[in-house]
Amino acid sequence: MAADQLVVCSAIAGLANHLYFKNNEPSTAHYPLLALLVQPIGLVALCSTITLSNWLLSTAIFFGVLSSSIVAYRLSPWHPLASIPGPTLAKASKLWSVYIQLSGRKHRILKELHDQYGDFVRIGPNDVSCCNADAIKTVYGSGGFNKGHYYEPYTDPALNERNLFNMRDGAHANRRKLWNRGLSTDSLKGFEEVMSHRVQTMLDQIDRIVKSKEPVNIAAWFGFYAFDFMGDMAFGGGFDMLKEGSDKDGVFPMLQTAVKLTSVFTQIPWFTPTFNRLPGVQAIVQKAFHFAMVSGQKRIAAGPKELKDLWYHLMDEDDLEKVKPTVNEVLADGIMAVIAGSDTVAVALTTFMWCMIMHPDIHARVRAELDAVFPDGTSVYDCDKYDELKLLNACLQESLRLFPPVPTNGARKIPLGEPRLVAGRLLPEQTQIYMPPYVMHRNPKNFFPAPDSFDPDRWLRPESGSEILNRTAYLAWSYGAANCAAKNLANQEMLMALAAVLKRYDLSFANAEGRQWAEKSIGEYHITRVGKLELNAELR
Ligand code: HEM
Repeated sequence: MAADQLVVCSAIAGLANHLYFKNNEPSTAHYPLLALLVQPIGLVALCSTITLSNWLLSTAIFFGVLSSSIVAYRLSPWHPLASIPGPTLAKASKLWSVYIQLSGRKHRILKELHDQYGDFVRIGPNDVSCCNADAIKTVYGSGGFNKGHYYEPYTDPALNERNLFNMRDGAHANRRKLWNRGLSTDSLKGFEEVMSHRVQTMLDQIDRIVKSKEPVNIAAWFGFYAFDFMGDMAFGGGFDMLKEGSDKDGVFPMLQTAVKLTSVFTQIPWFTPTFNRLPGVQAIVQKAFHFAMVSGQKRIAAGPKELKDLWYHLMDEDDLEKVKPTVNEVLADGIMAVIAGSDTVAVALTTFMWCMIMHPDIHARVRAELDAVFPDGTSVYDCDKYDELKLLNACLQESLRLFPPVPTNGARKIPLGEPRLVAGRLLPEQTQIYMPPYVMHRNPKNFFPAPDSFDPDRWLRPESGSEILNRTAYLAWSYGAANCAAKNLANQEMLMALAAVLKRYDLSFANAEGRQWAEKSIGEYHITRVGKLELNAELR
């Protein structure tokens, strides 16, 4: 009798917990986990005698009913997203998205799902992916949706501060104003010299390798370049990977582990604060961000310099703001700048180079254009001339179309109590919606013909007949108020490095794997990461 009572009570408690958590999504896991773990033993104490077998019985029934009820509801016709097709496992549990995020293939998996199911795919119990370009303005435009809980784990764990990337509403607008000031056309002019200095160091190092007849791992050199330059921007200098020719402190693997872990937590954001409290985690986090703390302290000690770096503007060193940002806020933004601005640029440069070598005809045309715009005796570091490089610009745009460094973006969230019509579909409140650039860019409704092929001329020739070039669907830099804050800077940084490298060297794959590189070496953890790409380089 007591056992029957225990089974019934545990089952009712399981159902009650489902009802509670359905209406009260937790923001951390520690208290809810504790509450879940103590309930079975509490039930045993209430309904029966405390024995190991009773505790096991209560635990099994409680968690069995709780999880079956959650899964049954998510798969039922009463779920508000029931009409949106998608894989059953994705609808049933977030574990599916944790798995695809960990696989590094999320962008490719989403593409396959959209090919199978169409414009809208349910990719989580409350998550939808949409690849209909008509939705872009609704989702990202003015009056669009705020960033979803996807972005919560990006709160800096060492400083416990939000950065621009995961701020919302007024706080985002205020911080973005400082970023925009720091990345205005005037500010960019000031960065040209530092940028060209870094590119020249990269060329000197590649020259050295060319002399030794060794292959050049171009992915690594672009990584060092992007990282050193971001250090110049965010902290007024201090990183010297190009000069050292290595990542001797192992900063890249540390940052990449942090980025990969965070990308997994985007799928279970409520677990992040709990994870950060686990013994030893804080120490690892502090170690990972040590380089930024030290750089920030050095920058504070050095004070404002002649070059108005990003720190200068974010710290409001020219006293334009009524309320000055705190040092910790600026440190959090500085760390984010290094993460957001190094792998993205390095990956974009490497994929560009791969596209060039795969298309020798286009490569030859780009070099002819460079020789015309920069004849011998002129400097490729003259940024005023970059607009004249029509084909190089189109090639960059096209390689970013095929391989956007942020291939799926984060999710936006439909506001509480306000279901919204998105490209003709009514989506319920609190749905997280993704608009993955990788899928948008390869959708024949947006780019046609041959959306999967590298065809830079599609950006240059006049549109005709059945050709489609939907510029609104181009999301490499995202869209709206939270689009890439550094688009112009990144473009200039990439054009300078590309012009210099393409003008100086004859390049070819160093081994047979080169041709399969894009297929095999690109992984996505919110930001893309790439494996080594070895090239033979010879001075022209
Ligand atoms: C090829 C290079 C780059 C690409 C393709 C790129 C792309 C993007 C994209 C797609 C987003 C939106 C992501 C989302 O909403 O989830 C973004 C945001 C952002 N990017 Fe970039 N990015 C690049 C380089 C950089 C660089 C060099 C910086 C330098 C600091 C930077 C700083 C930022 C910041 C601060 C945001 C957040 C903006 C906001 O929320 O207001 N990015 N970027």
